[in-house]
Amino acid sequence: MYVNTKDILEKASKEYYAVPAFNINNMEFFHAILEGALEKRAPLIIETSEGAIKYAGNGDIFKGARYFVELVRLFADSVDIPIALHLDHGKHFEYIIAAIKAGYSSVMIDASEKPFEENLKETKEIVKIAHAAGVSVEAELGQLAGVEDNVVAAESVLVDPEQAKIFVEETGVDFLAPAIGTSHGAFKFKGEAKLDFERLKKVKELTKIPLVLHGASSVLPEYVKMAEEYGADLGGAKGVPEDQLKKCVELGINKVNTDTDLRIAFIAGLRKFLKENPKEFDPRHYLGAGKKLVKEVVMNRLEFLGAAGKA
Ligand SMILES: O=C(COP(=O)(O)O)N(O)CCCOP(=O)(O)O
Ligand SMILES: [Zn+2]
Repeated sequence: MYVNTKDILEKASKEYYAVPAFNINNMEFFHAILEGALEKRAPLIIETSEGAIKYAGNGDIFKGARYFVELVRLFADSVDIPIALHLDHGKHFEYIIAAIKAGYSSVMIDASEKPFEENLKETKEIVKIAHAAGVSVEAELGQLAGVEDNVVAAESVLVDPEQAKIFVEETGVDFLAPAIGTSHGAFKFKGEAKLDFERLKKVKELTKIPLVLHGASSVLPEYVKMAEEYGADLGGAKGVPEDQLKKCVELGINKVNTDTDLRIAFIAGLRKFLKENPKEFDPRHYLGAGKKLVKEVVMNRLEFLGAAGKA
């Protein structure tokens, strides 16, 4: 059933587990993720960035938002696991409003690159509009570094827990993404991975709301190796070690944004299939090979974060 993201996250926050939020840009990733969540009997958060909406709508924002709502609801309304659709990194007013109007369960207003007062003001405005439409809201404090299509930031700025308390109280935001040292994409750390657990612990204590970890992919070595075996160049790829991810969940992270791990799994499956099946040109077959590995990663992550069986 199609639900509000807040319902999924409040349960996770109470019981100290986390629900992965899987990014999609097309139908194949959605099907792979849905199959994995159904097999694991887990709640499901599907999210799309502004880049994904532009891609799906072929440049038309509202068509792109409607495409994802129709695709997700078509299946969500006929299965018995809770499924939410979330706008990831809403940086532009027109995408946020289009997502609310199209029927998204929740939206992220990402004004984290702006000064605190401006971020607070913009978030407060979006919360007012979104809540009036029954849509929950995520915001970000501090900044992640790293590069993904449209989500680029020069370097990370860690969250100030005292500011987080004021921010949550003043804006009424439903869930918060504190920057604690992760970054988007496959190349998260030059040296050792280090996340600021103390800071995370304080944010949870002071805000008491569900928290979100962006840039949370682990960049799983077995899939990186497979992709490289069949021609990918992913030298230096490094993600969030799974023991550190586990610690983040213990300290109160409840939504774990996962995009890069799915992308690497897909390209590994696709590259392997194309190499081994030179005569094949049916997209349902070669895209199906990518889908299969995405589903594998989805099921493992749902199990690992404690969301399996929580539907
Ligand atoms: O936090 C994450 C993903 O983190 P990951 O890279 O560690 O999977 N996200 O919000 C996904 C951002 C995707 O943006 P775009 O579609 O513009 O490339
Ligand atoms: Zn993110």
